[in-house]
Amino acid sequence: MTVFERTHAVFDDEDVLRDDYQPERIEERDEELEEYKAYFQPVINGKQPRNIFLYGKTGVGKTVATKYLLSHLERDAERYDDLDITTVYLNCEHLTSSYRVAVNLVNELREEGEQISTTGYPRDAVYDMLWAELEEVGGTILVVLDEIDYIGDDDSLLYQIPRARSNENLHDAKVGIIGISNDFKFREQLDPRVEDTLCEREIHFPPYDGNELRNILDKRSTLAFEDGVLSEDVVPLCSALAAQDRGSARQALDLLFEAGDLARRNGDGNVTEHHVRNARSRLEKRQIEESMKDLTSHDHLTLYTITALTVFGEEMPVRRQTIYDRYEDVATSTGFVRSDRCDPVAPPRCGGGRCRGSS
Ligand SMILES: Nc1ncnc2c1ncn2[C@@H]1O[C@H](COP(=O)(O)OP(=O)(O)OP(=O)(O)O)[C@@H](O)[C@H]1O
Repeated sequence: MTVFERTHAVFDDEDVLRDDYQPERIEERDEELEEYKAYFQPVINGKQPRNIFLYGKTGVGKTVATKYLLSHLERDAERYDDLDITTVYLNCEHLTSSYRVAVNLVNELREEGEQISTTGYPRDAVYDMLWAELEEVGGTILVVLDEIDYIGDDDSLLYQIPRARSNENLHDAKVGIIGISNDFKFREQLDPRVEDTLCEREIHFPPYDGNELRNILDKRSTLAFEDGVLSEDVVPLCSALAAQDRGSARQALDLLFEAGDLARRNGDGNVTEHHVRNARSRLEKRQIEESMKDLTSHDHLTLYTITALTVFGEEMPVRRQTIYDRYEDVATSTGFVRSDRCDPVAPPRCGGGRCRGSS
């Protein structure tokens, strides 16, 4: 019995709407790309690369613009015999220390069979391995550290890499860091010496407005969907909704995909405004479910308490004491705390008014 069968209903190539798709053109970012390109000029001239720091909210094109320019840089550098450019891309999500970033960089630069373990080495030994790998690669090496803010306070690597030549850890290799972040506070938290070098050159990517998103979606939807299946109002609506919310191209593309997917599942020949609105509810629901998964047990109880108060018609805004009393009842009846009243100054069971974790 055949369970799955290939179909081209609705989509011609849905991968075009995925996050990892690299478009041929970057829309609506001419100014930022011009500035970014100028920062790479020393590289093409065979000079030491500058460090660059890109910041802006999520989904505004920082990664796609970086990959686009670096691929052009690598290609154009082939015309010059004296240039040898290597790019290393590392997403630092969950790499919360310089040590972990350094280990991952070593592994990015090493062959598959020569990878090192993520624990067990002294930090200096890992840094020495990193310098050795960078020297081995040689030439100009551009290291992209996406979501660089995950490194937090432990930013010694960001101090060490830019100074590796002056500290004589590197001799031939010329390394430049491209740091990317959507955490606006990260820059302020950096050690001032790190900030000085890492943020030598900065580019801000602002959120997109509705017209800009519309242009981005227009280009993608032409490739992604079968001819004529999108109703006229679908792209404008997806763009307007995403612009109103965060101005994120990712959000707009996700909404467009979800609308198309709904039409496909329903066996509908066209994607309409109705699909977009349903898709939006589904995505919101999914987002709420995802964020609820990160809550502790006591956060869940608190959320349950507030939901129950809302459902049973408590007048808003509810007083904190009312929430706490009801929360305590719920926590007691579900066995999270003992029935004697929580003492807000003594934290043995639930830490007073901010009960977190198990009692
Ligand atoms: N100007 C643009 N032209 C074409 N596609 C774009 C543009 N900006 C963003 N996109 C698309 O939007 C999606 C998100 O972009 P990207 O990953 O570059 O965002 P980001 O700013 O790096 O987000 P984050 O900070 O969450 O990593 C990708 O699918 C990307 O191709």
